Amino acid sequence: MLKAENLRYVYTSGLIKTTKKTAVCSVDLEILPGETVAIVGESGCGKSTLAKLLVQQLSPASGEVFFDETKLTGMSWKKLRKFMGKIQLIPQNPADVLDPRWTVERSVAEPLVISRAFSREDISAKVDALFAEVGLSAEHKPRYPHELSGGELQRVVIARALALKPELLVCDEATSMLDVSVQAFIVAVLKEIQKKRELGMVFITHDLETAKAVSDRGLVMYAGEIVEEGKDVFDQPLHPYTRALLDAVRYVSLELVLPEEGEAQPAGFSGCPYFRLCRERTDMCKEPQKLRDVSGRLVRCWKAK
Ligand SMILES: Nc1ncnc2c1ncn2[C@@H]1O[C@H](COP(=O)(O)OP(=O)(O)OP(=O)(O)O)[C@@H](O)[C@H]1O
Repeated sequence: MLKAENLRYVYTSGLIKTTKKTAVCSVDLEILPGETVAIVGESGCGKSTLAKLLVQQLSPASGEVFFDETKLTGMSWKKLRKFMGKIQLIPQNPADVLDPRWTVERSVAEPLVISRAFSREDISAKVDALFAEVGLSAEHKPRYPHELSGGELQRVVIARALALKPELLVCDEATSMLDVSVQAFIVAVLKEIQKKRELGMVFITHDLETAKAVSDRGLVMYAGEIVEEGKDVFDQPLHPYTRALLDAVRYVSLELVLPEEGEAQPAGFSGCPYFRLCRERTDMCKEPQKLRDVSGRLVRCWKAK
């Protein structure tokens, strides 16, 4: 359904003295219909940038994104709009999507109005059905965002995302601003909707337990690259970084081997990006590491077997 090939994205900041940050690098990814892929990795590893590349909010420096064989990268905005109903982003913060001056009913109706495909009566009936689908009642419709709880707001965002019958939801830390009990509820709502509508889902999260619970396949990112990808990633990690990430959750007292934000390899170093922190490194790790198939798992580490 959605396929990304060799994606790379570089942020440039500063006016006089510009700095460049490669946030995503060499990312290949395929999401099948109805499949949930969880993307995990520490803060700053490039998860949100990848999400924005998938939903075409950012254009890659190189690489391509396809939806059902149609290349989205480089497509004119006019043509792209037709596809963007099919791929919807659920962001961490509802404020990124909902206008504080609008009732939530208007926000949910907006994509249907913009599509110009429905009459006023149709839109009203569809909005009612969308509110019901995410477990909100008619009483919530005339309220403004500040009059709803965090969990209710995130359900409004989901209702809006479903308006144009998407085939893929990209959930970028969609529950991380909510308290734990509400998080579980929103994840359950998303999974139920996914099953009913047979949606593909990319689920980006810091929470490894949730990632394991919701996903068919896990994908671990480090320093902008995928370091490991496969079905049992969270049960039987093969990459030293995935093991460190899981250990950091299991043994809170363990001395962590996660890097400080912004910590970089020496200029010109093209080996494993995890080299400096890896407890298992050898001189071989100074060579560029390719994603290799290890018994059906893709791992960017020559030692994995
Ligand atoms: N607009 C920007 N300008 C410059 N650098 C940016 C910008 N947005 C993100 N970055 C940098 O790109 C890298 C990847 O950021 P990104 O937000 O994709 O990471 P993330 O894994 O989603 O982090 P988090 O889990 O904290 O949201 C980080 O080093 C970040 O500082």
